[in-house]
Amino acid sequence: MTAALETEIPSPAPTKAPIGSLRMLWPFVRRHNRLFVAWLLALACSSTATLSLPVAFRTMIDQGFAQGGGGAIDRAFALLFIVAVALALATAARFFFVSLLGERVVADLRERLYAHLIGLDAGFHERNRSGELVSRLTADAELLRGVIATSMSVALRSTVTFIGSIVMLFVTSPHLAAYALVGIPLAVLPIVIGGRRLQKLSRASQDRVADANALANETLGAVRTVQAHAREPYELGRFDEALKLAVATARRRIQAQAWVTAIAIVLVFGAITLVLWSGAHDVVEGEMSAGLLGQFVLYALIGGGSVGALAEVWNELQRAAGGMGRITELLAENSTVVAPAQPRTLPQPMRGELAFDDVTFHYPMRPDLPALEAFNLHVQPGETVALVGPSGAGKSTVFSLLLRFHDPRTGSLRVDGHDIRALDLAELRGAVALVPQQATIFAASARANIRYGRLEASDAEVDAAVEAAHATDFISALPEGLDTELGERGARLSGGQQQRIAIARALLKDAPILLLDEATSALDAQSERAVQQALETLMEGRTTLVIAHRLATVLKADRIVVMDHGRIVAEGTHQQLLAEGGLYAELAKLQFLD
Ligand SMILES: Nc1ncnc2c1ncn2[C@@H]1O[C@H](COP(=O)(O)OP(=O)(O)OP(=O)(O)O)[C@@H](O)[C@H]1O
Repeated sequence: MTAALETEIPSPAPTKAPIGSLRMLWPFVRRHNRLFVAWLLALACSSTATLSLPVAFRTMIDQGFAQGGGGAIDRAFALLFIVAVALALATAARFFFVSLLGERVVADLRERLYAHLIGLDAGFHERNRSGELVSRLTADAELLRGVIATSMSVALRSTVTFIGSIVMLFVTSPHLAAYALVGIPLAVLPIVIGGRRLQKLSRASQDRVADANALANETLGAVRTVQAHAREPYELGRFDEALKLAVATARRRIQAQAWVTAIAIVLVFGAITLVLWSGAHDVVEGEMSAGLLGQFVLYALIGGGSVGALAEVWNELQRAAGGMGRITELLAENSTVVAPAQPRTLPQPMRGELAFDDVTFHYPMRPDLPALEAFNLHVQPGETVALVGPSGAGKSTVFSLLLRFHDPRTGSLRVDGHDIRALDLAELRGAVALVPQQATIFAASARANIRYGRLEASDAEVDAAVEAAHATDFISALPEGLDTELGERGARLSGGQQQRIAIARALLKDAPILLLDEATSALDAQSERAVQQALETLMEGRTTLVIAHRLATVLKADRIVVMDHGRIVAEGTHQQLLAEGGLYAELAKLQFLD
């Protein structure tokens, strides 16, 4: 059965010791040790109150009813009420402390996971869909919040009351307690066996939900492409399939959980009924008082209830352990791109010299195909080099390596004479400004988007960048100028306007090295001129590598480097390369000169 289950549901990288992975939560819990201790104290109080209730109950029956005195009744009921109030207060305190603890721990865990994910290298993010990562941050973290705030609390409380009630059962009636003890372990066995199966099912079920989420995330993120192809029914179909699979997988988990619970309850209450039946005979034969039997029944109910609660939360804990297992896996991912412990520092001011020495690089997902091969390029400070070549030639890869999103397999890259692997990552990336083909616009104001280039820039500096990026006209025409919210991914701006925001951002960053990926999409003549002028301002005095798609750009470049299949196939000026013929002449005819 288990073997069939394993082949049916492929589960990525198994987590060992299911419940054990929850131990990884401990360092996060320990950080809030005052809350933790407060919770334990409240737990001790509420458990004591719970376990005192049956005694108060017996006093009420045996002394209150049987002896019949008015004063005795008052005292017995007062005692019962006091115990109930103590239970209420302790329960409220316990709930408060443990819920707050859950919130704090999960916030810490999320922060830690987010910080880790955002720093992982490009290779990792190419392997993992962002929707799935978001699901780790939200669904799995949510699961853990439930565990701490509810399941763990219930588990500990039930364990304490279970042990307490067993002890009190023996104190109340040793021979009846002996009967009960046969039944209760019988109930625990199926829970443990069922739990193991449940853990696997739960993990598979969460994976399927993550799949569906990732799908929705991707298509909603590219909703225009979906609509432009009229692929709504197709996408809906795919999403439906993913949901159906998720529900089918969840159904198996729920079914297993239902069985485990049912079996546990039957066994526990079966045992209790049996014991009661025997106890009723004892009372009739005068071997124990009615109050004592009442006390015994209450302890048995509390004990049985605790086992039932444990059965339920045990399953919850297994579910959460699956979530924690996946979070732990993510936290264990190491970036392959790391800075040395003692990085070199770049000279200030920087000259902006770049060198690629015999660089060969394969993308991790494409180990067979070199994206760059024996790539040699030296760029002088202040020089503008245009990279041209057919699609897939490796132009963007040159940028990725320079920003150290990946490390080359062989060869090295140097900035101002320093191997970039010896530099601090933030310092290296701080020295490079990237203007991508498709600008990333965040759902924030125009000002915040531009200031992304340098967070501490003053308003005056932002204004100057806007001016230099030839963006003043369109920004002042926005309803609230620089403070206008741009909408997700800049939905409210045209392509040319988005580019000028990106240029203003790069201007503000004021880095000595500029990587420019020219937009291929055609802009209207006016927009094009504004963008071109903005770029010229930006390129002034900086070492620039530009992936060129426009004649104007290649004409202005100091040097043109022609790439094909990851190699440099020709170098020179526009005129020289045209005269040479070959790939450049062909590209120029198609791309620049039509
Ligand atoms: N993340 C990636 N994982 C695997 N292979 C990749 C990845 N990015 C690019 N490649 C491959 O590496 C090669 C070089 O790609 P690159 O993006 O550098 O080309 P390009 O010259 O910039 O092309 P384009 O002009 O179309 O943007 C291509 O064969 C491409 O398929």
